[in-house]
Amino acid sequence: MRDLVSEREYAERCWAALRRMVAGARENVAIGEHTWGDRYTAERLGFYLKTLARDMGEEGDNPPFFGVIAYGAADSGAGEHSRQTYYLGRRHISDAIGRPPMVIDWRAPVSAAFYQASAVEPRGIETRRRFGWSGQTLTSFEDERLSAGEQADSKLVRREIERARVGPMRDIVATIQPEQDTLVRTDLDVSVCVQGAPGTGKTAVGLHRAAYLLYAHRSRLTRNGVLVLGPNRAFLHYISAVLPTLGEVDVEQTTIEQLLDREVRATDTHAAASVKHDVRMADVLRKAVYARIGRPSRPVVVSDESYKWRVNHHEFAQMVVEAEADATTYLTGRERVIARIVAALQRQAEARGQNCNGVWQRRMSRAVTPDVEAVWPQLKADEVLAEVLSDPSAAADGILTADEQDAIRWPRSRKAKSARWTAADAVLLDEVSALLERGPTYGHVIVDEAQDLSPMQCRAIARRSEHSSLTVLGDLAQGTAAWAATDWLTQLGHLGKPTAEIVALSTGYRVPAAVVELANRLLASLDVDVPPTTSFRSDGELTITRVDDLPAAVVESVQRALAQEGSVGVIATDHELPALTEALKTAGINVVAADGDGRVTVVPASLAKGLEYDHVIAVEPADIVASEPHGLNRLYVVLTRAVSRLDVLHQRPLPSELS
Ligand SMILES: Nc1ncnc2c1ncn2[C@@H]1O[C@H](COP(=O)(O)OP(=O)(O)OP(=O)(O)O)[C@@H](O)[C@H]1O
Repeated sequence: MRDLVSEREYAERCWAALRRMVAGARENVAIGEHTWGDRYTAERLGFYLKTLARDMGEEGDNPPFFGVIAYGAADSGAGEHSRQTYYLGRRHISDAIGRPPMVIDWRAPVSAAFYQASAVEPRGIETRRRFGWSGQTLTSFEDERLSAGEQADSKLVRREIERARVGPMRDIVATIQPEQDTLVRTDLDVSVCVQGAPGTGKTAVGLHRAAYLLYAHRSRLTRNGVLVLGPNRAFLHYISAVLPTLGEVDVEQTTIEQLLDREVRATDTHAAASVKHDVRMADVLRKAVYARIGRPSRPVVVSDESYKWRVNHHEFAQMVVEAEADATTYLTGRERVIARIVAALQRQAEARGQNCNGVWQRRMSRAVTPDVEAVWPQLKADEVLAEVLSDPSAAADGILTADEQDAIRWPRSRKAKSARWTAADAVLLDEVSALLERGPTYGHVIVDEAQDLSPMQCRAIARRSEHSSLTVLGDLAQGTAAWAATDWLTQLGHLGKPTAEIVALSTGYRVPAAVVELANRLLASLDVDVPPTTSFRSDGELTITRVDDLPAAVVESVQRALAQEGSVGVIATDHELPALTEALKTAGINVVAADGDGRVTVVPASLAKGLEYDHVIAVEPADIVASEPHGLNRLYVVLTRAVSRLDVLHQRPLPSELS
């Protein structure tokens, strides 16, 4: 293996090769469009080259490699890799076509050994080397002679995990842990559900899995797309840089609300929202849609020049009954009735020697449509829902109780055009739209904070991954929505993947041991069956202070935090936050909101999920608990946002569950 000086020289060579690759890709974009014969090929090639050049340009200044594995002799288990040495990095680097790569992509099959090999199971690897970088300078390396049974607790891995956090989330390719790697590399056809305690790397695993799947199944996934769903915009902002640094810029990252794409102009009462998000609404809506199909009372008669073709009303009724029984969606059923009537007319016309070409068939379709419309009318999703909410009884009797119907009933009947839809209505509209007509699906969907999805939201996701797989990430203990899941089997059923494998992660890489110990005290009161977190980290500080003046104490705490490295997050109830923000500003401290970039962030407890700060100041736990039905879960989320230090400031007594 090389010494440090030679490793640095190698790094320089890799950088130079990478620069040549980027320049080459850009040049190819410039010439590619002109050198290919037909326009289609030029367009496809141009698109491919542009994507490549753009992806490579996104690389930034990351080190070209983070590790190297050196294989031993073939009989040591190295097999075809015998005596080979592979450098691993964020992307494949080669200096000339046809030559072995200088750096192998971390997602390549051979790279799995870097993450998975151990002294107990060296997989043919003689030496695993990890590199330490400071910016672009290679500063050190660490070797483990795995085949000789040597494996140490890596200082470089520890340093990376314990580093102070500033700015958005970063990739973890250099330090992915074996249990995380197994999840990242799970095959595309397999759906998995990761129950992970706070900071166990669920989000990191999900994002790296997206990058891995795009590498391993590029053409299939480029066609259908990969979707990452997160809980809110602040969270999406926080994770937004990870996939681009891994060279993946085309993954759609959004929230379920944005995905449903409806303008929300009203708010539901708690009671109404609970009913609207209940899975029984799927039955109510199905009934409302299919109740629109009537029974024919007249035959279909079509004049065609000197002839009249007819389908008698019994045949017509039979066609409707059969189409209704087999219909995958309401509108395909309607199309099928039209097609069957036209086929029956065609048989009659052909018996008379008529030529029934495409033009004739289209003319007949148009002619029979009014008869079909009278029995099986065209529907629009918003019209169906407006009718249900104006008067739920017709569709909901026998499914919802009278009180539940009252909870969702509009105070007065309205037409769709004048409706002011709520967030829950957006989910119902999506359900109705899907009953009418199938929408597009994705090649793979990754759902973060999945414990908070309502059954109806789960169904919206299930529809978009009907023919593909899901990665479901969440923590039942962090469930704060009114409908938060309390077991994964039921939630996976709603998501359409009841047999997905459930894997637990319990080693936390964010929260230090002292803070984990505090947060774990709440677990017993959260009424969910999850294993407690153990922290990978031995460092960290926790202070719990009773104060008289909360804003003043917060200012003082932030000032102390600013004397150290890393980001600072002040987390309080939505209600308390404005006064605290004002106090911080008056003290001359620059603060930003949860989706901004700055050193001190003020975060409403309701938006803290998924985020992390080096130093967290959690304000008045008793208020956080009291401010919502799942207040204890919310407090659990708030306490577990701290990477290095947590200050708990309180004026009122601490919640008893915490002491
Ligand atoms: N293998 C790893 N190497 C380095 N850092 C890691 C590793 N795994 C996780 N981390 C870091 O730990 C922190 C927590 O990870 P992440 O946010 O993915 O956890 P999570 O399980 O989604 O947490 P939560 O449920 O609290 O949102 C992040 O800063 C992440 O980069």
